[in-house]
Amino acid sequence: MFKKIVIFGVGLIGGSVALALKKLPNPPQIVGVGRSELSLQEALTLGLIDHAETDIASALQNADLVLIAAPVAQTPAILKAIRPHLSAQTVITDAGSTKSDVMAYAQAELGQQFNQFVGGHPIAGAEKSGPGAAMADLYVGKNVILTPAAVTGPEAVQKVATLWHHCGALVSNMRPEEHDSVFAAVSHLPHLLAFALVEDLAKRNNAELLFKFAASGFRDFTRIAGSHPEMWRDIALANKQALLQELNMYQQAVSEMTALLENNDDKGLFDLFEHASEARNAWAKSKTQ
Ligand SMILES: NC(=O)c1ccc[n+]([C@@H]2O[C@H](COP(=O)([O-])OP(=O)(O)OC[C@H]3O[C@@H](n4cnc5c(N)ncnc54)[C@H](O)[C@@H]3O)[C@@H](O)[C@H]2O)c1
Ligand SMILES: O=C(O)C(=O)C[C@]1(C(=O)O)C=C[C@@H](O)C=C1
Repeated sequence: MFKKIVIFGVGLIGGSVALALKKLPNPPQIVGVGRSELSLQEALTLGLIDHAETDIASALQNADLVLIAAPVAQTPAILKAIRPHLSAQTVITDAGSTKSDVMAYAQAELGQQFNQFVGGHPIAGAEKSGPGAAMADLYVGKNVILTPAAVTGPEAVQKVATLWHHCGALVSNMRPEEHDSVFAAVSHLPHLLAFALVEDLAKRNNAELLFKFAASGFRDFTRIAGSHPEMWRDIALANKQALLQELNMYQQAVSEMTALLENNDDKGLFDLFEHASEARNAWAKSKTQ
């Protein structure tokens, strides 16, 4: 189905798609387009892409599919650059962590060819970034959410679903607003909390002592605070409304816990910890089945 795929942004996410496709019996030609020449050269050296291209017209010639895997605020500029060279046969998709903004950018920038765009989001990743972080098996058994619009061509959706099936992923559809509200709660909020905690401790006078003795609990809670700042700035701003709601609810939860502690409410604390612990363990178990 794919002879040529163009990836804008060959970092962790785009590079991992490239590596997975390279394992196919008949892998497509993979062309990389980047913002940083250094990073694109690294992608070439690591064998993630077959060719690094700076000329968008050449990159897009005979392309079956374009994957945008750059920080989400880069999406409109990339779409604007693609549009004049886009044939009717080329499908465009993305891997951005937010979908309402990306779908709105695509509608605004692609005009008539918006029906060739399929929003996408692989629910897999890491706190590492760049081509060196790419992994061939990153998407195996992981969810990928597509957010087709009413006008999106069914064959475009099918092509993008096939791309992710080739990577070993499980594909489902969602509305962009529903997607953004779900991921504000289970992905974007946890990242902001981890950044906030690490920043709070790092700024203290005794930060060195605190970090010296911080152990696995701290490691597990804060792993994601090592994530890419540009990526998370863009996500936070793109999903601001849903994220502000989640932050409000979390502040309420922290206030409730504070009150239990201030009141030495041993039963209240136990019940809360027990309920949360059961929910967490049931979730973890469901993920291993
Ligand atoms: N990291 C994760 O866990 C994760 C998971 C799912 C989705 N995503 C989404 O995937 C996208 C990429 O994230 P990543 O983790 O691969 O980041 P990354 O930093 O590893 O890679 C992004 C790449 O995009 C390039 N880039 C930046 N601007 C560009 C532009 N205008 N044109 C072409 N290339 C450009 C960068 O040079 C870099 O090589 C983001 O939108 C992110 O929200 C990330
Ligand atoms: O594992 C990680 O480090 C991640 O942050 C991955 C994670 C997540 O929150 O689960 C982060 C952002 C994505 O859009 C999808 C997945």
